[in-house]
This record gives sequence, C-alpha cells and structure tokens, in this order.
Amino acid sequence: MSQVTSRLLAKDLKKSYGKVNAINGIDLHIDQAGVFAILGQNGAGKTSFIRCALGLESVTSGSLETMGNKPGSLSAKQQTGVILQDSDLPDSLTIKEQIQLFASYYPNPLSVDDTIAMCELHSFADKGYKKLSGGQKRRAQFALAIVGDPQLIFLDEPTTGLDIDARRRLWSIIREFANKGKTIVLTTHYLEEADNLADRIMVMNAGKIVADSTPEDIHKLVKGSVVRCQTQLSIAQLQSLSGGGSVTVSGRFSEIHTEQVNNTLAQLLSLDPDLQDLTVSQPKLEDIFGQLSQTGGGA
Ligand SMILES: Nc1ncnc2c1ncn2[C@@H]1O[C@H](COP(=O)(O)OP(=O)(O)OP(=O)(O)O)[C@@H](O)[C@H]1O
Repeated sequence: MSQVTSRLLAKDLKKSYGKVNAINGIDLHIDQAGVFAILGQNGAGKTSFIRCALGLESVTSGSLETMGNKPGSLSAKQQTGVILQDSDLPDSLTIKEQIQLFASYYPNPLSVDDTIAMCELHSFADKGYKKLSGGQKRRAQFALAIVGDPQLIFLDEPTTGLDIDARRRLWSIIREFANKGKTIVLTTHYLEEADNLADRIMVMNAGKIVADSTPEDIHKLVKGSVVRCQTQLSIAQLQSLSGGGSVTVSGRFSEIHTEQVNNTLAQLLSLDPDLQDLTVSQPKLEDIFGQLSQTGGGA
C-alpha cells in the first residue's frame, strides 16, 4: 500500500441541503496524530462535515479524502472509527460481545481485553447497553470506535450530556489514544473541552472555518483584558468605559472587555466606589469564540 500522507484532506468543500448551505467552502489538511476539535454553535455545519467525511452524505462540490481514500469506501472504513451524535447500541449483546463483533470488521484490530482495559469497561463489560450510565455508554461507544485500531477517529459531540467527571474521564482516554499516534477529530460546543483536550482548534461558523490554530494561538487572536466585578452601574455606563469593547452581564457579574485596562479601571473605581469582587484576566475562549462567531470568518 502506498504511504498515506493525509489523514484528512478537504479542498473547497461545499455541502448544501436544498437551499441550505451547511458547508460553505472548507479547506483542511490533517496529516498528524493528535486531537483536532471542530468548535461551533448550533447549525455551524460540524455534523455535516463529519457525515461527509464518513461518506454518509454526498458532497455538493469540492473534494474530500480520509486516509487517502474516498469517504465511505471499504478502505477508508477499515482505517476509521466513529461515534456519531445519535449513536445507540442494541441491548441484545453484552458490551464485550459488541466489541468482539466490531473487532471482526477490521483487518488488524486491538485485542478485546486491551480495549476493555483502555476504556475502563471492566465493571460492566458483561452487561447490556441500556443498563449503563451516560458516561459508561460513551466509553462503550468509544471502545467500538477504537477496537479496529484505526488511524483516524471521528467523535461527534462525544461528551454532550455527561457530567464534568464523566467528561474528564473520557478526555483522558481520548488523549491516551491520541498519544498512541492516532488522529482524533471531534466536534464540540464545549469551549473548555476544546481548550483542554485539543492540539488544534478549528472554529466553524456558517459553514466556514473562521479560525484554525493551537489553543494558545487562538487565545492570542483577541487582545485586551476582561474586567469582572459586581457593580450598580448600568450597561450603558459600563459600555462608556470599555473603550469600544464589549460588555456582558452574567448573573450578578458584569464583564467589560477592554484594550485600555488602566483607563477602564480608573473610571470604574471613580464612578462606583462600592463595586465588589473586582478581577482582571485575559480573555477566555468564550470571549474569543463570541467575537469570531460574529465576524463570520476571514481566517
Ligand atoms: N439532513 C438535512 N437536511 C436539511 N438540512 C440539514 C440537514 N442536516 C443539517 N441541515 C442543516 O444544515 C445546517 C448545518 O447543520 P449541522 O447539523 O451540520 O450543524 P452543527 O454545527 O452540527 O449543529 P449542532 O451543533 O446543532 O449539531 C443547519 O442549518 C441544519 O439545519
């Protein structure tokens, strides 16, 4: 077999459903191991991209290859694992039996016992799927995605609905698999997930990739500071001290995004001497994401 240089390659990819342009010209090249997060709001086009990459949807124009093959071809499938957003497993087989069955689809699978150990399934490998908790179900699905020892794995919102402990547990299993030289492409709404887990983040908005960088570099895209406090001042007053930056109110706290932090702080303290719980920090991914989503792209 010839050496595959691209694990995932998209060139000017477009996907429309009737008049809806779900993917609006994506260029993407992934040729390394690691975790690649596609981050975007509802309707950004993330699932459409994953479904095209799996050959579950035809592309409208442009080109797309997975592991050097046409998406959906046998050769692509044998080098790919997946958890889809609405993945469910039958209850008629135990988890271990399902892993054995999936292993049989691949030419060089991992051992079933190693897969059970890596995904921490010991305590429920002999149970049916419906008896598992949400976190256990996701780990069982992940076991099916990796048992074939694929180079490329797609995870569509793998941790949606999980509590933070279950999410962190799955993150560590995903990281471990990436560290074995695998490429994991996952979609998520969770900024914290992309920030903690990914080697590279692609922010999607309206069918386009509007930023594509390491988490550290994505953070650098937005300059300035975030001043957070509890204050009696109105949003209009806060806006007047932000130097053109944004103001958001979240519960009891107001947040001012400013590029002139000294000026903003001086005015804030003089206008409201009673303000409380003042902190100044670097913009979080939330702030950056909000700005990128509004710009509609250009990266
Ligand atoms: N099968 C379909 N038929 C028609 N329109 C569709 C279909 N699938 C997706 N769309 C539309 O394409 C756009 C992108 O949807 P997609 O599911 O890819 O976004 P997403 O980023 O995965 O959203 P979410 O985070 O809510 O899952 C949306 O406007 C959606 O309504």
